[in-house]
Amino acid sequence: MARRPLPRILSSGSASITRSREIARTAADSATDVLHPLITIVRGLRLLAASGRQKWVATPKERRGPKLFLAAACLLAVALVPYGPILALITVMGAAAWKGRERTPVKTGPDEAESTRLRALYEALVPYFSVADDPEPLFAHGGDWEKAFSGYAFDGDGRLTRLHVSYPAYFTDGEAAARARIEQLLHTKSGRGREYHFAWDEEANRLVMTVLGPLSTSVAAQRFVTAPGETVLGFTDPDAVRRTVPVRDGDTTVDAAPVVWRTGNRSTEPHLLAVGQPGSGTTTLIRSVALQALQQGDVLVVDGSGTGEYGALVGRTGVLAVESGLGGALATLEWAAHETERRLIFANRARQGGHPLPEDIKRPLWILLDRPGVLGHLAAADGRPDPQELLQVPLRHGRAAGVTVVLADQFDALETLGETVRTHTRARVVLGPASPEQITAVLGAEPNTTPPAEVPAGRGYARLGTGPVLRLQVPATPDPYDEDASESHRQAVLDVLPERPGDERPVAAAPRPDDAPAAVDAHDDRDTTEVPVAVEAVPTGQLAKAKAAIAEG
Ligand SMILES: Nc1ncnc2c1ncn2[C@@H]1O[C@H](COP(=O)(O)OP(=O)(O)OP(=O)(O)O)[C@@H](O)[C@H]1O
Repeated sequence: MARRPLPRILSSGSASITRSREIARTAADSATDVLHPLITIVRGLRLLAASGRQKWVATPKERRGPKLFLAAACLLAVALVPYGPILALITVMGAAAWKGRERTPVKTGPDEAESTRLRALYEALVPYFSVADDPEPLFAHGGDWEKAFSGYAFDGDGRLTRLHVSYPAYFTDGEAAARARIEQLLHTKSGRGREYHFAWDEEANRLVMTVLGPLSTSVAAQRFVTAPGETVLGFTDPDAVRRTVPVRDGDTTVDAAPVVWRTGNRSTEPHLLAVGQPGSGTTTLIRSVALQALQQGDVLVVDGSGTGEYGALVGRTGVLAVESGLGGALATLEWAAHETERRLIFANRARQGGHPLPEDIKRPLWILLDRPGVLGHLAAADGRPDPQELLQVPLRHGRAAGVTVVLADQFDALETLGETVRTHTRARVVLGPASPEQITAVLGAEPNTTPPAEVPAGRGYARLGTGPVLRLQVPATPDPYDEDASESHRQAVLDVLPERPGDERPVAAAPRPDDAPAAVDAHDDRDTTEVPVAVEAVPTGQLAKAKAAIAEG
C-alpha cells in the first residue's frame, strides 16, 4: 500500500516549531548574558535584605530603638555629606554584587549516576546480607541504600574509590568463604583492573573497601637506610607498616614504606622463599638481596636457571662463588653446610667459654639459590643427591651460625621443595600475576586485597612469619650487563656493587683467605661432572676440596 504523505501543516509545522524554539532559546541565553550583572545585583540585594531582616529579628526589643536611631543618624549624615547619596548607592551596589556572585556549589551528596551505582551495588548485596525472617532488614530489594552505605567516594571518572558498608550482625563474617564472596562481588561491580583493599571490622559489623593506588616502580637499587641485619625486600603501602625510610626516587628523595626483613640469630624468619611465574622478578629480588647482603656479609650464589644473570657479581669483594653447574652447585652447598657446622661449633665454644665470637664467624654468610628445582631435576637424572638436601644444615642451624638462605623458584616447582625448605623459610614472597589460591599456598594466608590480573615485574606480596600479608614492589635491580634494562637503573646497580679486587687479574686469582671458597665464573656449564677451572686456583680452599671430592665420586 502506498504511503500517504503527511498533511503539509504537520510536516512543515514541526520544523518551524523547532526553529522558533531554537530562536527563543538563543534569545533567552543572550538576554541572560546581558542581564547577568543586574541579576547578580538583584540576587545580592535580596540576600542583603534577608540577612538584615534576620539580624533585626534576632535583636532584642530593648536594643531596637537605639539601633534604629543609629541607622537614622547614619542616613542623615550620608544625605548631608557632598556626594554622600551617590557614594552610598555605589557601596550598596558593590556589596550586593559581591554577595550575589555565583559560587561553585559544594557537593553534598552523590549525583544521579553515582546514586544509580550505589543502588545497584546495594541490590547486588541483598541476597548475601539478608534472611527471610529479619523483621527490620538492612538489606532488602528496593530498600534504603543510604542506611547501609555510610560513606563513599568516587574518582573523576565516576568509579567508586571507597565504600563503607554496614552489614547485619548475623552475616558470617568469620568465614573466609563468606567474606570472599562479598569481596568478589564488590570488586566485580566496582570495576575490574584495580586493586581493592577490604578491611572487615567484625565487632562493628562494618566493611571498608578502598581502591589502592599502584605502588611506585621507580625506586631502584641503592644503599637503604637500615640497621645491620635488616634487608629491604621492597616497598609497600604507607599505612601497612610503621616505618618509612628516605629513598632516592629519580632525582628526588621521598619517604617510602619498606618491607624490612630481619635476619640473624634473633630473627624469627631467618630464611626466605620467593615464588613467581617466569619473568615475575624473583631473580631481581635475589640480586637486590645480594647487593644489600654484600654491605656486611659474604654471598654464595647458585643459579639453577643458568642464564648468567648473576654475572655482574662474579669476583666482587664478598662474593664467594657464583655457580650455575650442578657439580659446582653441589660442591658449593656442601662447603656451605660444613661452614655452617664450623661456625656453630666455634660460636658454641665461644659462648661456653664466655668469650666474644671469633672474628671469622661474625660476618654473615648468605646462600642465594635461584631455581633449585632445575638443579634437583638434573641431579635426579644424574643419580646425584638433590642440592636441597645439602641445605638442611644451613636451614636448620643457620640462624645461630649467622647463615641465611634465600631460595627462589617458580610455581610449578613448588612441589619439589622439601619439608625442611618449607618449614624453615618463614619469610615468603610471591611475585607477578598469581591467583588467590596460589598466593595462599605460598604465604599461608590470603591477601586482603584483590590481586589484579596484570602487574608489573617485581610486584607481589610478602609475609614475614605469621605477620600480615603486605603488598610489595621490589626495587628495580636489573643485571647491569642487560642492555635492555633502563640505563639509570643499571647505573644504580653498578653504584652499589662492591669493587672487584684487581679487576685486571683473572677473577680466580683474586686474594682470598685460605678457607674461603673461590669466586667461580658463572658459565652455564650444564656438565654435571666437571668442576669449574677456577676452583683449581685455590687448592687449599675448603670449597675446592669439596668440589674435588664430588667430582671424584
Ligand atoms: N622490581 C623490578 N623493577 C623493574 N623491573 C623488574 C623488576 N623485577 C624484574 N624486572 C624486570 O623483569 C624482567 C624479568 O625479571 P627477572 O629475570 O628477575 O624475572 P624472573 O622471575 O627471574 O624470571 P625468569 O626466572 O624467567 O628469569 C627483567 O627484564 C627485569 O629487569
